[in-house]
Amino acid sequence: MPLLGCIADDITGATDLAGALVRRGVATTQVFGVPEGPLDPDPDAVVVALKTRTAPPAEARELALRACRWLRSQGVQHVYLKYCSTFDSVPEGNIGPVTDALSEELGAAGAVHCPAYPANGRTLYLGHLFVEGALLSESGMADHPLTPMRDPNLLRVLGEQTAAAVGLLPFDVVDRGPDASAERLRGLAADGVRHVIADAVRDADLDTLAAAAGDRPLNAGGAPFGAAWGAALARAAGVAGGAAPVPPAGGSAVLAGSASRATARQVAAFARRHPVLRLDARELAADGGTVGEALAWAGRRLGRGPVLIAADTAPEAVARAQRALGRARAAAVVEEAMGRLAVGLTALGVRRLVVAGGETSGAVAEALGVDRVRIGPEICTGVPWTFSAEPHVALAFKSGNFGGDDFFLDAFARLAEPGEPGEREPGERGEPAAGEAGRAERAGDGTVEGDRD
Ligand SMILES: Nc1ncnc2c1ncn2[C@@H]1O[C@H](COP(=O)(O)OP(=O)(O)OP(=O)(O)O)[C@@H](O)[C@H]1O
Ligand SMILES: O=C(O)[C@@H](O)C(=O)CO
Repeated sequence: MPLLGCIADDITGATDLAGALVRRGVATTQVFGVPEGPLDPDPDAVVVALKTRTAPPAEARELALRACRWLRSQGVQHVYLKYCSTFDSVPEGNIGPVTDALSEELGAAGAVHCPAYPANGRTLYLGHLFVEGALLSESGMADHPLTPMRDPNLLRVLGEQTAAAVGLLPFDVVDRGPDASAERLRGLAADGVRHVIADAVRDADLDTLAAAAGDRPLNAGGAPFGAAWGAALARAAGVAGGAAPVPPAGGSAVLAGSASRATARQVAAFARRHPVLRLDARELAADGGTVGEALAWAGRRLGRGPVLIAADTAPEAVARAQRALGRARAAAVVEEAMGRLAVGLTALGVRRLVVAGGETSGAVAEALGVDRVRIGPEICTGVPWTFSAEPHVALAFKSGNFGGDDFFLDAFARLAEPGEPGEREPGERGEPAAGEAGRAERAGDGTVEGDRD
């Protein structure tokens, strides 16, 4: 039976955690939504990918409880709630309400929370979350279209989402190791603290937390804490991970609905070598033909290499779309279009599809009807390729903020056989090849315009 059952609030977060577990030697299956039947074959960890990050709290709670009940029906005794390393929440939740509901369901006295992700620049010190050394509130997350994060103090953010007491496990205690941390956790519990925000600035701190809090039924946070917990449980049970799956052959494409700064840089880098098409949310809402035109555009180019279709996520474009359509409808229009594009692209022979953005990934997986994946090779920290058997397609679900500028090129190179298109020359970093740069039009500031002929 699985040693650890995980519930992730979005798909990129789920694959991030599943990849981290596999990297640490824990055989992991990821399922999309709550399955009807049992797991087959029995992995050491299972990650249920939900799409609840921005759902109304009652719905997020209900889905998380269903996932938890299914995990327990598979014999799971340790449950990890995976949310974003930037603690993405809507003002009324969902991290607090979901943790409270799971805690009650599992008979747990709350949870230890740690979203820190040192390898991706997210660190937590005295309860304050930093992204690449800047406070969360001064990172790109302050302008997120759905979950703007404007307060870096997680005790305060979580405190507003729950009636339960929230306390801190500070870095000086974590630094003293598992015994000192476990003792402080006992002290906080005796004082009535239910949710503990735990500081962590290095990978080793997550192992300390896993050792200190690993006997609890519920913990919560980012991928590294969950992976450290899974690894500790696997070590204690004396088990080791399984073999890697084989990728399918076919066309390559990227769908980007993420409005993050990292994705914008990645789109610009990709456009120096391959065609890029940008879609406007207002146009998608107004014109039923836009998706079909985009697929025709892709169909004409796919034989020559990968293509990319992105939502226009320049801050002015997002603001215009939100003014015209409202925040929720603007996002839904783009997500629906991305789902239809994914279905259309696979009909055109695409078998290697990179999706940028957690909400966007959820929409794509749902439209494709993907219900479970095996975890394949890692493209960068936090983003593995995943393989679906039905439909047979390789999918990389990239969290908005993850990956270097050449992420999309690296992704296809990671799967290419020697000599296959998409294979990167050693040392190649996405600079324009002679005569190629004209395929995508670029504005002077590095943003990309689509060539919609
Ligand atoms: N022009 C636009 N106007 C309004 N909303 C948009 C626009 N373009 C994209 N969106 C929406 O913004 C949201 C971006 O969220 P998504 O989770 O996909 O990316 P992200 O937040 O960058 O990534 P992650 O959640 O993995 O960190 C999506 O719901 C998408 O539909
Ligand atoms: O933790 C992260 O940053 C990611 O796994 C994520 O949740 C992306 O949506």
